[in-house]
Amino acid sequence: MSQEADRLFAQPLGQVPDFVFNEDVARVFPDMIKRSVPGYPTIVENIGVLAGHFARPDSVLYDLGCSLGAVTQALRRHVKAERCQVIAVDNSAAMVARCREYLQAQDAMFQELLPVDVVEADILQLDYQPCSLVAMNFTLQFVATEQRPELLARIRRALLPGGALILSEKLRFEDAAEQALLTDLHLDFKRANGYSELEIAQKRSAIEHVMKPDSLQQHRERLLDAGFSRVVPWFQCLNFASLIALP
Ligand SMILES: C[S@@+](CC[C@H](N)C(=O)[O-])C[C@H]1O[C@@H](n2cnc3c(N)ncnc32)[C@H](O)[C@@H]1O
Ligand SMILES: O=C(O)C(=O)C[C@]1(C(=O)O)C=C[C@@H](O)C=C1
Repeated sequence: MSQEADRLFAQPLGQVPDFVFNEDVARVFPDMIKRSVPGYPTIVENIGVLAGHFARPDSVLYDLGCSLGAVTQALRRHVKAERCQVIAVDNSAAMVARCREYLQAQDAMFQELLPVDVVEADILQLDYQPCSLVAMNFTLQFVATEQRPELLARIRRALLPGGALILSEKLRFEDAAEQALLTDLHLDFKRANGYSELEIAQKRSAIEHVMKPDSLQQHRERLLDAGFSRVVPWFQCLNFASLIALP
């Protein structure tokens, strides 16, 4: 599959439209997310490793907001529990179509991978099956804030004992100086990855109405309110973090 460079915000756009996960984004997504999210490759690979710990035999593993299925591929590489099935869900038709192609390519390269079902659906409308692992890798931040508690409560109710939710998000910081420093350092990360000032500014306008990061404290409180018993941060690089939430 072609690995196209992200040039989506390289030319002046005038009025920058809100960010959507459409065909243009899907085409450049592997390049975009690697150059935008510090630690992304490490997070994805290690979600597979963590899943190997939490996955229970005869259960479902969910990849919610799967995009092109990077996490699903890691789950399939690392989980050895018997008779598990991955359900990868995204509501972007463009992402789902390409995700299926990527997973077929993985099937052609490796034997005995976990079976996977790629579903085009809204994760807010899903009928959750009993599951031992739910991965939400940079997805919750795109769900409307007021819908986050109910979604997490539904996931919590579906999780089997011994399972886990792995939640990765861009963080906001309640301390203004910490927020300013980590925002600056994230911009440096983007510059170091070849993004111009124009690309950085236009991408920022595009995502500001559609992506609403919370603080670690907000995540922790909301997860505990949703019925999770413990929240364990396992990764942070600048303003991007990943948490393990235990049922
Ligand atoms: C930043 S991307 C996720 C990246 C992906 N998990 C990975 O690790 O490569 C966010 C994804 O969530 C999807 N998404 C956002 N809201 C959704 C919803 N309500 N239901 C299903 N998918 C959703 C978007 O279409 C997009 O593909
Ligand atoms: O915070 C930013 O500037 C980002 O580009 C982050 C982010 C994300 O966290 O999902 C936003 C949209 C794209 O999907 C890729 C990266």
